[in-house]
Amino acid sequence: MIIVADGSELVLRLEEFIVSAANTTIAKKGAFNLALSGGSLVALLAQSKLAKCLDSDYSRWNIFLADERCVPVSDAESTFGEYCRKMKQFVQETTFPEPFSQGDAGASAREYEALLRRAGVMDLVILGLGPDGHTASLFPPVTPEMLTTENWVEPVYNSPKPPSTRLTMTIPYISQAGLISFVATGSNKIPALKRTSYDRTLPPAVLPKDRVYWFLDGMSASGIQ
Ligand SMILES: O=C1O[C@H](COP(=O)(O)O)[C@@H](O)[C@H](O)[C@H]1O
Repeated sequence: MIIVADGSELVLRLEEFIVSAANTTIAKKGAFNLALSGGSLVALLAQSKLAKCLDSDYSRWNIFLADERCVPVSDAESTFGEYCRKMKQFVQETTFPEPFSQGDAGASAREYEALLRRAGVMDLVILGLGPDGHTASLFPPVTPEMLTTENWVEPVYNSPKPPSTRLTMTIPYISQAGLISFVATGSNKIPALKRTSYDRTLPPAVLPKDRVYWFLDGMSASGIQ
């Protein structure tokens, strides 16, 4: 668990972690598969040197979204749209496909899964934590189907957090990743953060703990110290 004083230190530690994972993976296998989340993570990463594409060969980075909201890219709720708006150079220099363009979420999920099956497993997945304990677009409670699905991507039609229609990487697929990291900032995350250590109805609690790294700022960490 990496606990830092504030958001700017968190940005530095997170960028070091991501770039180091990327460079090690590229040296071993020539490419780096990274899944990113949306929400508050986009603004954090936009402050990092990733946004300026420093210190790595970004042409070898394949970026995927851990989840996406099914809205037009021009909508402020579109995660792909937010990365395009806030990290234009990063989106241009990496391979960063748009997971949802329009139409049916089920068909988009199958198309996105086909793309992921060509790419293989993720080397690193960066996840957020909602105040309700959700991560990606995996909302509590975890059901047996969420744990056993063979799909890598699924549509979500009834998200309790708007927008209601989404795509999400599944728990079994995220669990295959080489590394998984959670980023949680702010005191509104404290109750969910505490519950992830024991409450397996929360999706973060069922991911493989040996490969999970937490990045917390002073506010979110104050509830667990
Ligand atoms: O809706 C979403 O929420 C989570 C958490 O977002 P945050 O703003 O509370 O950090 C995010 O990880 C996910 O990608 C997003 O679609």
